[in-house]
Amino acid sequence: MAAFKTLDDVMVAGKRVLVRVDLNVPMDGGRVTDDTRLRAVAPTIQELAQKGAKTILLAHFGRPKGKRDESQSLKVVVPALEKALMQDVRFADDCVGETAEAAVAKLTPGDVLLLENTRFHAGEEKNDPEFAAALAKLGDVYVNDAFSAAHRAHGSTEGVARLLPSYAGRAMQAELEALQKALAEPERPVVAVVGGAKVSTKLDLLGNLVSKVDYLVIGGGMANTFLAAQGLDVGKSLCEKDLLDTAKEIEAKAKAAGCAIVLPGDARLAMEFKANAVNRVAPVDAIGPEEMMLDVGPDAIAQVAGVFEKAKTLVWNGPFGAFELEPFDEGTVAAARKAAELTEAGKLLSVAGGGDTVAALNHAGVADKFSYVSTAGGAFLEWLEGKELPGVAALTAKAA
Ligand SMILES: Nc1ncnc2c1ncn2[C@@H]1O[C@H](COP(=O)(O)OP(=O)(O)O)[C@@H](O)[C@H]1O
Ligand SMILES: O=C(OP(=O)(O)O)[C@H](O)COP(=O)(O)O
Repeated sequence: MAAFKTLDDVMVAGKRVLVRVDLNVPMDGGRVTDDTRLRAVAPTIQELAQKGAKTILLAHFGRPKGKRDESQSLKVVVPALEKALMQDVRFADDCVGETAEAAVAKLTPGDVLLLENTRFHAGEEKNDPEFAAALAKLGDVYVNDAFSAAHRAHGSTEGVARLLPSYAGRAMQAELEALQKALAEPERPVVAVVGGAKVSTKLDLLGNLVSKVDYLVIGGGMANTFLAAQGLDVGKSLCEKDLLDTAKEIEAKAKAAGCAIVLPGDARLAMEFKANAVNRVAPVDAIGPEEMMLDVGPDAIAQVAGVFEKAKTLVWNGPFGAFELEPFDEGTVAAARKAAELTEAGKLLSVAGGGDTVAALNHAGVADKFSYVSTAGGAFLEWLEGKELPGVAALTAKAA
């Protein structure tokens, strides 16, 4: 594994330590519905506080596209973070400039300060050197504990790491070690499940994934785009119409690589995106113009279970449906329980990851039955492809 420095290599007492964490947690009505990512970063923050650092947390939340958007403020996460850390967390409503600088100046050793959503500034996603310098000004040392955001070459994950002495946090260290241990030489057949809603940012990486796995099971919003690429009318389903050619290319690559793509043959349909919406099950070639596929259907669930039975290794990111809304959780819950059962029977090594995927496994009551659960979704898939993650590469470059 690439070498990087860790918290064992730095004296932090009295220093301003900028820590990149991933607080992009599932929320419902202003309430954190799954605190896995908060609990994951707690050991690093607690260690820094105990060692007398002034800890300054950097994080993104949602995708506000470089503009201030109060509906995507990190302030709502503070109570759940305080609970996970068992300590007070201060909040500054900007991550750079006078507001952030004044809040940092008030810190005393042991304090923890959370800065507002880094994505409120366009410089974050552009990895603008001026934005990275404005972040670097706030700290003496940088720690990256956000493996799940390490596939983004952003100001707070990559740019700032190049400007300050940089270290991996405990969660980052643990994720990389665990994934390496579980998946360095996966036993075949390997099945990858990719679902969820981040179709545009995850579709591209499927092209590389098909050469690494024997089955690619596609679910969730991702499946709709593939079905549309095959000429099916997907009604009002979540679908990236401008990515149909990309989906076709991935199917061709899969065929050439000998990877079987598994798409749902039936789906649970509704006209409203809400819990207990009136719904029906139908084949995927019989979707009405006003209907949305919100989950896979029973035939698809049985097919996925059959694929899991043939596999020795499972890697999974992205739910099969809108699992937050009953009864559209059925596909995800059934698949999760099947994978857990096979894992417990010693027949399958199962690794799953992603903010919502972990929430879905918790919802199904089986997160602790998987071989390994990562906080990361997209980053985990890119790691699996063998890609160098910019957030990790920046730490490694510093260590060299
Ligand atoms: N068919 C679907 N239509 C709309 N949304 C869906 C569908 N299937 C899954 N989703 C949504 O996908 C979201 C999770 O996707 P994503 O963010 O890609 O996963 P992760 O956070 O695990 O990486 C969930 O909020 C879920 O409601
Ligand atoms: O939730 C995240 O990723 P995931 O959905 O792949 O688990 C990370 O916080 C990255 O967010 P992004 O995909 O908006 O860059």
